[in-house]
Amino acid sequence: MEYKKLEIPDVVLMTPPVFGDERGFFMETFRQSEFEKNCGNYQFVQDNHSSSSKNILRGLHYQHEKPQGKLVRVVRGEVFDVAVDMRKDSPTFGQWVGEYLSADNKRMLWVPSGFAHGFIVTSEQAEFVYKCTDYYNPGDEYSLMWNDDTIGVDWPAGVEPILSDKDAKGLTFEEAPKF
Ligand SMILES: Cc1cn([C@H]2C[C@H](O)[C@@H](COP(=O)(O)OP(=O)(O)O[C@H]3O[C@@H](C)C(=O)[C@@H](O)[C@H]3O)O2)c(=O)[nH]c1=O
Repeated sequence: MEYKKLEIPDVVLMTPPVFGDERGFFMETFRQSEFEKNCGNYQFVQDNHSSSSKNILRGLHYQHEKPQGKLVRVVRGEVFDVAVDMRKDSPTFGQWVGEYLSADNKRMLWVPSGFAHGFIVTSEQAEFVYKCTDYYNPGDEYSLMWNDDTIGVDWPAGVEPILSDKDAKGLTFEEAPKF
């Protein structure tokens, strides 16, 4: 697995070697010993899977009381995946990074706790799977507004995102609780 630190170095882009043969392909998607060396030692306690159609934007989400690190990837289609640093003491506080993740490129993104996370679907359909370092904690979820001016995420051009009611009422960066 190749591990590449992004401009926010705590966010790591992972590219697995893929072994193709006449049957299809094989790849490892998680190996604790390597992950630990490159990203840190965490215990994952919950796996999630969502499916969304084109232009659906889920985000930018985080839990505050029980923050979650997320190891995310796409098993069908393509998304543009975004992480926003919400950690007050971080040198990259208020900055964002984004990467295309797809079933074809098989890339994965490690988004540590203290980040707001979200994605927009750029293919007809996308299936998104991820491991989390803490459990879902209803009532502790926050949505940072996808198009907050202070953060200024450069989402793919010409797309009118489709949002949940909750995400349409997202908080501004100023309002959103920080870490
Ligand atoms: C996130 C989550 C939701 N749910 C339920 C609550 C609700 O009825 C339904 C849909 O929830 P949501 O609208 O919050 O789902 P979604 O918008 O997909 O939320 C996810 O978005 C991405 C971007 C993330 O980063 C995740 O951490 C998570 O916040 O699923 C769970 O039971 N467990 C969970 O872990």
